[in-house]
Amino acid sequence: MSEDRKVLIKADQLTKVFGYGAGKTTAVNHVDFAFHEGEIISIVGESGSGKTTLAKMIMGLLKESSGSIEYKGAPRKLGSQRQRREYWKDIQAIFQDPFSSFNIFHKIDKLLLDCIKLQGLKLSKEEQFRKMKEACSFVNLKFEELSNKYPFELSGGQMQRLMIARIFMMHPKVLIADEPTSMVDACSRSTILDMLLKLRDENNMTIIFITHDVGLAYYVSDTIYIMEKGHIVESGSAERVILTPRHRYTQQLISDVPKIHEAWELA
Ligand SMILES: Nc1ncnc2c1ncn2[C@@H]1O[C@H](COP(=O)(O)OP(=O)(O)OP(=O)(O)O)[C@@H](O)[C@H]1O
Repeated sequence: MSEDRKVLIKADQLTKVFGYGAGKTTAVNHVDFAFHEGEIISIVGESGSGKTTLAKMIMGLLKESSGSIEYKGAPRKLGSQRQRREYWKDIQAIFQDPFSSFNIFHKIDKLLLDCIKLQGLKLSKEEQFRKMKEACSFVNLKFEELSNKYPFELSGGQMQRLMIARIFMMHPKVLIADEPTSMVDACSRSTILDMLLKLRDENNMTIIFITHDVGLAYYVSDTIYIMEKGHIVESGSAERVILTPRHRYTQQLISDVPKIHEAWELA
């Protein structure tokens, strides 16, 4: 798919080293990638393989030790406050624990209103209300039932959906979703994945999905990158990587989910 789409974000030999001397960890080791507009990419690997570190470098929350990132065809610059603000308008993230992403002392309507403010939109009360309602219905939540509640009054699944509603309102160009389904049951998990697919289809969003679950990656992505000990050991279309894995580590990850082929044939 990716050949006819524009490359949006590209890494060249991206590396992150933590610590010094004997305590040194190379969390991300000379990684190359090219993510396209409207592409869903999964980065798959076991715990400690470097996925979150890579995601944080893409977000611009961690500085690379060496290597570089290009964004929209030019070297990414985050030196000034203005450059960071511009970049973070385009790139948003949702994390494993939705409760950690919200101010728990703010009611749900305030959390949604903040998205409108963040975009600098000057809307009438009616327009704000319509926008918040639309975002909630995108994720099958009823704004009227939630608006007056606090985050702790919602379930984990409702909170995950609310995070996606906020993304829907802010429509960034890139969304990084770090294990966004880890706190929910299987049914809510597929709903959330379907919402991510819908976000891509309706907004041409590039979605970078971080997971240790090859089954989820196969379900949701166009392209898969397999990460082992800081290295990308294999990448390609989801079909190619999962159905004909070439690298020993990919083969091992897939054999740890013995039913993957049967399950997807049934589906
Ligand atoms: N701030 C840090 N300081 C030192 N080492 C770190 C730091 N952050 C991560 N690491 C190390 O870098 C390696 C990669 O960690 P990272 O969190 O990126 O892996 P991961 O694949 O996201 O794991 P998980 O799936 O468990 O979240 C690990 O060995 C980790 O201990």
